[in-house]
Amino acid sequence: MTTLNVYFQRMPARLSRLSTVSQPEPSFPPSIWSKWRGSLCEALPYFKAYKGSLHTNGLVATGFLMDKHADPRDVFDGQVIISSVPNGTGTMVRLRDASDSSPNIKAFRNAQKNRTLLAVIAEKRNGIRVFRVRYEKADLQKPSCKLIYTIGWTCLNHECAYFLKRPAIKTEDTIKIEDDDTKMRSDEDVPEDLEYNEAFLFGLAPWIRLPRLRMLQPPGVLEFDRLMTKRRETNQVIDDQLATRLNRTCLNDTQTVTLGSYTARQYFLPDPSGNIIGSFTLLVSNPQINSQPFGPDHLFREIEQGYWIEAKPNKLEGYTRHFQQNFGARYKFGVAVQSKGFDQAPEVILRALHRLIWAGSSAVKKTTEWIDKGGHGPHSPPSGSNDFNELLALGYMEDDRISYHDDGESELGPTVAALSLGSPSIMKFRPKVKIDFGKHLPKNLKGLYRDVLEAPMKHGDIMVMHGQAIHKLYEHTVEPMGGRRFSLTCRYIDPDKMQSQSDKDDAAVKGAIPAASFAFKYDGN
Ligand SMILES: O=C(O)CCC(=O)C(=O)O
Ligand SMILES: [Fe+2]
Repeated sequence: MTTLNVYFQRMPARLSRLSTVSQPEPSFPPSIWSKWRGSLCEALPYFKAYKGSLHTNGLVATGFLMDKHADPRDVFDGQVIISSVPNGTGTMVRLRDASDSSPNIKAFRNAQKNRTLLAVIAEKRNGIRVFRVRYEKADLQKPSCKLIYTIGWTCLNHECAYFLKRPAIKTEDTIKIEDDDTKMRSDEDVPEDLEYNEAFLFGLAPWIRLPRLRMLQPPGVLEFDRLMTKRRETNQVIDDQLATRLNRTCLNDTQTVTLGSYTARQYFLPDPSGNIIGSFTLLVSNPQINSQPFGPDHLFREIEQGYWIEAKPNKLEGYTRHFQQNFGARYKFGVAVQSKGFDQAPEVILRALHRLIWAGSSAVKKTTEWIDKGGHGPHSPPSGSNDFNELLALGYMEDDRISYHDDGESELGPTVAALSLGSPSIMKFRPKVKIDFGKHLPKNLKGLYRDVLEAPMKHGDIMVMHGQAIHKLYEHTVEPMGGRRFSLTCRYIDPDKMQSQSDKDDAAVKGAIPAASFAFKYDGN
């Protein structure tokens, strides 16, 4: 079942714009199980069912979980899987007949009708065992069904005590996933002693996104992924779409500047009286920047191979889903995360950090100049330290996103800078519902303020938000437009505003930028 082909070998086709990124062989063998159901759900586009055992997409079943409540009559082997349509197995008690028109049954029927594939996941919790039985047409004329009781067989004579029951011997063979996928497929050669730990992916599913971002694809089922996950557009199409959406804003105050090799677009955000309270800067990258030594292509590849971003179980359900790793001072955003000191950060993180330090200070400088020049109406310039002592690495898989939120935690400095790698995405800003901008900003038909800004963020682009006040009045979202995306975000977390001395001490140690890393200093060129 486990093989070492990794998912990212297919990346050049998917992320055609990143085809300069060549994909090396994986350096260690991943395993095919996941410890938590949450991680599994995070990882599998066709099984994002956190609570139910059936995941559907547009009323078509795409993923099915056999959990610890497998029924004694369920069948689970390399060729055949039989179980009840959820819910209805295990401790659940059926109160009424299943209805032909229930959504779950429809979803299975639709999958069958459309000939779409169904991923089956088996879960072990507290000793669930999967047994295998084989059904064979019985000769009902013969009173005895003894012959059918050989290993792995069962009786179909409904008068027999063993009718549809597990055979008497070897009935509770547990399933062990061997490295040899073929074993699972041969009807006659179902391995003895199959045993699995926690949750594992069975049968049709070709790959699993592991908590450590490693992908698997047993041989011969590559098509599965293509069939399973509806790919949207190629990146080329996405880029064209983005081009037409570029600069969609109703903000009056904007400027285009050159920052190093980047062209940067700056947007100045007003408060309800028209005072400029901060800026959003998008540093637009280009193929030259992206393909430079240690540039975004390199960083993407390094992170893609990295095994240091952990999948977190679904703590922020409904708000965001992603893989993450915090470096430097600890950033507490909704969930308590652990942070690794910059002294333990891999080179790729330190390189990104120095690129973001440059981008942040350059964008802030231009903002300050613009504000100082005056003539743009009243303004209240942001204040506070523009240093960074934290970097949050996020990995978004296909369809993952981060919904509207603000970065307004009280201990944050005024500047947030993020490097986008991989799939394009769109970042949007909108006024918070409770803020009254009067007639300063346009509303939609429902009477709600519209997004004031839609900024396409492509591979290599860097965005800089400057000014704490913008997080009081506005919120932002980042929507994916295709494949996998990493975002590396730097912030300053002010130790003076931290609650405890131990937090302060921790931040001082972990947030210190190692002197040796200044070898990776970036100057925009
Ligand atoms: O994914 C991104 O680029 C930004 C994520 C974000 O808004 C955040 O981490 O607060
Ligand atoms: Fe944010």
